[in-house]
Amino acid sequence: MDASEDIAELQEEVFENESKALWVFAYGSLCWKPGFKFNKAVTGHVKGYKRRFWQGNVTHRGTEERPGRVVTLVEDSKGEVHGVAYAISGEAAIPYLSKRECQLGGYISHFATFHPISGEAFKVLVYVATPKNPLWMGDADEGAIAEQIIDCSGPSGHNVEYLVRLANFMRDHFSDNHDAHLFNLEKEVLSLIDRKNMCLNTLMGSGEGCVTFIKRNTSSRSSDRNDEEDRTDSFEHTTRIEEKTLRCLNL
Ligand SMILES: N[C@@H](CCC(=O)N[C@@H](CS)C(=O)NCC(=O)O)C(=O)O
Repeated sequence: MDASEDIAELQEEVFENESKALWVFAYGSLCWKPGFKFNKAVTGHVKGYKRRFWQGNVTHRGTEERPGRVVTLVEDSKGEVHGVAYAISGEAAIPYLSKRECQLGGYISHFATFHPISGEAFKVLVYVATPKNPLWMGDADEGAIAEQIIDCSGPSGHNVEYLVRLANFMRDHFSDNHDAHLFNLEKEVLSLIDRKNMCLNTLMGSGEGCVTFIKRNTSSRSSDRNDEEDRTDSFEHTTRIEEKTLRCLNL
C-alpha cells in the first residue's frame, strides 16, 4: 500500500433499514478509488453481466490521440460480476459520479440487484457504458487490448495502474472469483512490461486518492452482547458515523 493511500472498512452485513439508502455498485476504478463519501461498503456481486475492458477512455486513462481502455458491464445471462457496493452519504456523491462517469466517461446509470456477501439482495445504482456511446471500443483480441493498455495514460494516470489495481482488488477480496478476462489481461500486460523493460512501479503512480479496504468482522464484536443489541447498535453506529472522510495513513 502506498503511503498516500487511504484506508476504509468493508462491512460484512447490511441490515434491512440500511438497504433503503442509496447504494452505488463499483466494479472498476470505483472499487479502489471511489472519490466520494460513503457510510458503508460491502462486497458482493450482480448477476446477468460480465466485466469487459471494452470502453474507451480519453479523460482519465488515455487521450484523444491514444484512447485507453476501461471496464464496463456487458449483458450475459450466465454472468456474475463481483465488486463493492457503497451506501453513499451527503449530496456531493451523485453530482460527482455524474461528472466522472457520465460526462467524462460516456457511462449511463441504471438500477441493478446487488447480492452482498451476507444478507438480502438490494437495489444499487450502477454506471454502465453501452455500444451506443462515442467512446465504445468493444471486443478485441486480449493481446491487442494489452498492447493498447501498456501504451496509454491520461490525466488520472497510466492505463496499467487501472488494470492492476482492479486485479489487486479482486484478488484481495474475492479469492475464489476467477474473472478470466481481467486476469488474462493482467498476465499479458505484465509480460509485455517485462519484455519491453518497463517499470511497473512507475506505471502504478503514487496511489493518491486510492483506497485500501480492511475487513471489519462484526461477528468479532464483544461476545457478551445479544444479537438484537449488536444489530441495533451496529446499525445506529453506521448511521451515527459522520460522513466517512477517508483519512491518510501517514506511515
Ligand atoms: N462504473 C465502473 C467503471 C468506472 C470507471 O472505471 N470509470 C473510469 C472512466 S470514466 C474512471 O472513473 N476512471 C478514474 C481513474 O481511472 O482514475 C465502476 O463502477 O467502477
